[in-house]
Amino acid sequence: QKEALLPSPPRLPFIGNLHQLGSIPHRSLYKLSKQHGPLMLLHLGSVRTLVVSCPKIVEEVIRNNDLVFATRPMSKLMDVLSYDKNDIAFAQYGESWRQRKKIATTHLLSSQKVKSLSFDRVEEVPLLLENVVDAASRGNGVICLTEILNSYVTNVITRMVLGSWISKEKKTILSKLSHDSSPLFYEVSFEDFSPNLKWLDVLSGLDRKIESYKKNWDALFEDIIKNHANESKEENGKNNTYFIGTLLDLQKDSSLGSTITNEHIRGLTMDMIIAGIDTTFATLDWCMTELIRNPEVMKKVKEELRKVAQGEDMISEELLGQLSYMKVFIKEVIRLHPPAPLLLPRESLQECQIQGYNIPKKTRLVINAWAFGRDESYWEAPEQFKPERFFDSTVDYKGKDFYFIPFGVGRRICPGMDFSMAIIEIALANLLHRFDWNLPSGITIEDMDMDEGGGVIAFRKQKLELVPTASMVN
Ligand code: HEM
Repeated sequence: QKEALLPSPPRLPFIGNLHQLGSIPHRSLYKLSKQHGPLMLLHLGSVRTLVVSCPKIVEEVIRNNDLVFATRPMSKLMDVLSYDKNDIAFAQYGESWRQRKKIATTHLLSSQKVKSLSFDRVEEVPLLLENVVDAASRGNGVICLTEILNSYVTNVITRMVLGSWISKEKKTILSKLSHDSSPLFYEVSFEDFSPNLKWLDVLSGLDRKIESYKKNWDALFEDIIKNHANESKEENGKNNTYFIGTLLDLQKDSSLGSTITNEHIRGLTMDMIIAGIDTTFATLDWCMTELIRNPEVMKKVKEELRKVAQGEDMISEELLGQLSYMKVFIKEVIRLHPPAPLLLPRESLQECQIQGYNIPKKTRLVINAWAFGRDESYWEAPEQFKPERFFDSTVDYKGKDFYFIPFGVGRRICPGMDFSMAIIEIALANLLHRFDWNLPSGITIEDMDMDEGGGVIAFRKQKLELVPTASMVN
């Protein structure tokens, strides 16, 4: 049995290697992999966890054992996040999951659907720009761009998922619930190690936290589904373009070949919010941060915009296709700052082999995609911010190039790529076209802290405060 020989850092009794995750797990695991190799076995409490830090091994796993690792681990927390296994992102693999993923990819997140929601994105952009101007006039010229980007992304995504009738208060709750889910993900549940230890979860307050999280979602959805039928009627006959409307229509469609329950609708819409808002917002925030840190890159993005806009005040969605430098810039941002640096965990459904080691059933798999973006065997000078590296290169994040997988890979790959890129590109193009951006006086690029906060989504820890000035558009 070669399995016993899998490289594994020394562990402590009971907690195993948990203490080695640190406050920023992808960075800690990266360091550990330098000592113990690209395939390590960790014990997170009693959970056997394989950590992969090298693209070649992921390629082997996906080519030979994608199906074996197609499920997500279940736990008390996953139960809540998956809406009792009724969603896509956190639910276990099986026929029902496959049908839901198919519904999402064909009816909610397809490129055709993304296009059909253009109006709703474009309407939010002037609001974003107004918010910038408003905040600058209130704050002596300095704005917290992070907060403005957060509310833009929350507005667009809740609008596309639930409809534009959703009130500001509800949007705020949705955004908060979405943020709360990220740190919840790394909470340690003792009951998952052993049912006898449930009392520790009560003591630590975890049970209360989970209960209140679940209650808040339940109450919100109850309200949203109840009011959807009444309030959304007032709209211009296009309710069914919003995800919840599409899903309610599909529920009545007998030709669909699968049943959509109310729980599925809740699970799916909750996913779009949890999986969509924070990832998209974190990416936009990193984009603006890297532009400030790299004035040469900022100059090139703006030059391209000026050429493409030809004196127009706003960049329309039709023009986005011509922004080839901006597109490679975004790729470079997510190479260095993948918003979900460890993707989402998978678990083996049966015994299999990786690199000649026997891997038992129910082993968790964690892929450190953050480490891949820094791998010198694949990227020249990986620490340098250089969008040009993607020129004349076919490397893309669609899951074919194993060393660049910010959206994951294989059966569990993210279905929301086009959806999020459309939101990011239109905002970025207009923010840069309309304003020049500088750090507040007295702050320099060296003062910018590039560390991530903890949690499953890697936000930049420090909020981005900037001074916008109107750009000479013509
Ligand atoms: C920059 C934006 C985004 C990034 C970087 C991102 C990244 C990811 C990653 C890494 C995974 C896990 C993949 C794996 O396990 O291999 C994932 C899954 C998922 N994402 Fe995204 N995502 C983004 C935006 C979105 C958006 C906007 C939506 C929907 C509105 C979405 C919906 C989902 C869903 C439903 C899953 C679960 C897929 C499954 O388990 O089969 N994502 N995403």
